[in-house]
Amino acid sequence: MTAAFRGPRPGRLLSGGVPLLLILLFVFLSVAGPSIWGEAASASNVAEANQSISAAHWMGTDDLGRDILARTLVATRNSLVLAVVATIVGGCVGIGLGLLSAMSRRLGRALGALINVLIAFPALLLAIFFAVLFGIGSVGSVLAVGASFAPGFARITQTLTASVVSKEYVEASRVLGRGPIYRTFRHILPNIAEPVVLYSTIHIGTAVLALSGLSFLGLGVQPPVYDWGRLLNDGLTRIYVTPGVAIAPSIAIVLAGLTFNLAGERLSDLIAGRRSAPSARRSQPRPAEPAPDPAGDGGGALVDVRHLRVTYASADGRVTTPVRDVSFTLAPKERVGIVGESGSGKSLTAAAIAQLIEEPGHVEAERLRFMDADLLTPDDSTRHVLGRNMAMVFQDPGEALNPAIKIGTHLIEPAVIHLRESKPDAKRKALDALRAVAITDPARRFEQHRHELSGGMKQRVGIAIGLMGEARLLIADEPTTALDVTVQRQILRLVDRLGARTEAGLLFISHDIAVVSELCDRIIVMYAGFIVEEAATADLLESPAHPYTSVLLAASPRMGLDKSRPLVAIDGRMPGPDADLPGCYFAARCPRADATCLSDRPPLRELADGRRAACWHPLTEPGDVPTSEGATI
Ligand SMILES: Nc1ncnc2c1ncn2[C@@H]1O[C@H](COP(=O)(O)OP(=O)(O)OP(=O)(O)O)[C@@H](O)[C@H]1O
Repeated sequence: MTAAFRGPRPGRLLSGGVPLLLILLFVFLSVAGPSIWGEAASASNVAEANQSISAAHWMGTDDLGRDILARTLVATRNSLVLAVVATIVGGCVGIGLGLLSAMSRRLGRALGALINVLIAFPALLLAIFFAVLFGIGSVGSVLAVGASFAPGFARITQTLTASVVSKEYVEASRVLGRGPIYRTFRHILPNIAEPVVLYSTIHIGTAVLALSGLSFLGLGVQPPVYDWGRLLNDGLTRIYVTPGVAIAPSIAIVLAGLTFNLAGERLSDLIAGRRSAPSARRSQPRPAEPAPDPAGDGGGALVDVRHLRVTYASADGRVTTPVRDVSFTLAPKERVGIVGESGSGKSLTAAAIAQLIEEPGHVEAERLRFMDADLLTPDDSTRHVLGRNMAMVFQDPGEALNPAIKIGTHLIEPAVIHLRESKPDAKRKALDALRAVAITDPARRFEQHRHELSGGMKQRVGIAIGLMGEARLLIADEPTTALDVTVQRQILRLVDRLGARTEAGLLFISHDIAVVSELCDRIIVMYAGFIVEEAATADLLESPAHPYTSVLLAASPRMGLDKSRPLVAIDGRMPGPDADLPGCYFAARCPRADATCLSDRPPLRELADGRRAACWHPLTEPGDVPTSEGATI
């Protein structure tokens, strides 16, 4: 078999190698051009004035006999330096505006409107307007082109920032007590840098064109200084006599514009190619012993939630209430699971405890406490308590890790910030934590970034981060949902094992009652923003009191279930967060419902065996459940 020789494909060469070579050439000309051709460019020789193209003067001479080619080469420095500075000016102003408009609710709308208006104007028109405003000359034209670029930079920054600020690692940083400036430089800028740099590269080419245009119109660089636009301006009147005076700077302008555009695109391709790498997900754990505190005063509870309500107001004034009434406590070291179908308010309940509900969300409660911190009147010390004592494992571990930050930095941050540990100590602890979550070669992983880890690995890292502080509570929100079954089991076992050796409580959220029952001492069942039942795990599994719990269990495949019976499908839909019903929200789907259920809301009340259920007709024994075939509870 013979190996065929494969040279570089023309398309690839044009998009990759050629722009790179041309950029190197432009850099060389900018640096060395004035030294090499400076004399020929400035030496007047009236005897050779206005010569056409010749062997001695490849592009002819101007009206003072100066060599046009030499002047074009020398003008490279002015043309490119001014273009780069104008791009930097536009970038700085635009990025600043974009960040402000994406991060500040107050300014956001006004700035957004201003950006929209400015972006509607052609950039060159804006540049001419600003050139008149800032004054004619190099400085004025650079500021003018920078100002005309700012709206574009602002728009791209605004869009990119909006997608980053909602990431879990940014939220986590906020909870850690980090201010907006830290979050901007630590989390936002590094993550929007790549597209912004690409955008800037392409804009250097556009800036060359815009600045040349201004100089050509007489608004830019003024004699004796010259750039390509100025040369074009000088030579245009003699273009038919000595065409080189216009051709040479025109070629330079077009070449520079094309070069930076192609270079930007090639850079973009390279980055896109690099991104097609591994990625993945998952979570975090720990816990230890139970001690429910049903409806008491919450004394000694790690988490104490009373009549929690989360609302969202939409722009048109409509208010939805995804969490309607939630009350529970979680004792130190206790493992509590929250289950319920999608949209029942599980995650928002946890988010309210973690102080992660952002405007337009609104949290109300009679009591909302974590340890000794009152979460209804949060201040810096509250944030410190949360940052030090609460760890969260998110649904998607990838989302919780900042792609621009090394795994090691994520790990040591809680220990350095909240426990005031030295970096070497924190690193030692981090390597131990990575070992504890069964990550091989922890020293290497410590130096890697999130895209270098698999999904299960990322979730293990998430768990390891939880081990780094002195967390008293771990909130795990659907930590295994996105993992394949094998990895799910590993992560759950890890949560269980680590829970056994730590002192923290666990709030484990899942739609899967089977998963929750494996880990938790107590289970809370949520429906349409309410807690409908709360009981010790064994009690709940053996004899659910609320018809919804019974249906949920019957709908969940798990060990010990009678395989001869079909899994139950729950007819109907859960009322949405905009529903406003007087009675039980499950009544429409409940075969036991009567007129009272439809008209009066059942309170969450204590039943004989210490459990709580919100039902007018709780089940006394685990009878039949409603099925689509018509069976009844
Ligand atoms: N930012 C928001 N703005 C408005 N409504 C929201 C917002 N976040 C969530 N909701 C509403 O709250 C409901 C409950 O959300 P939540 O995430 O707590 O549900 P969940 O029980 O955790 O469901 P899932 O298992 O699908 O995550 C959602 O169905 C949605 O209608």
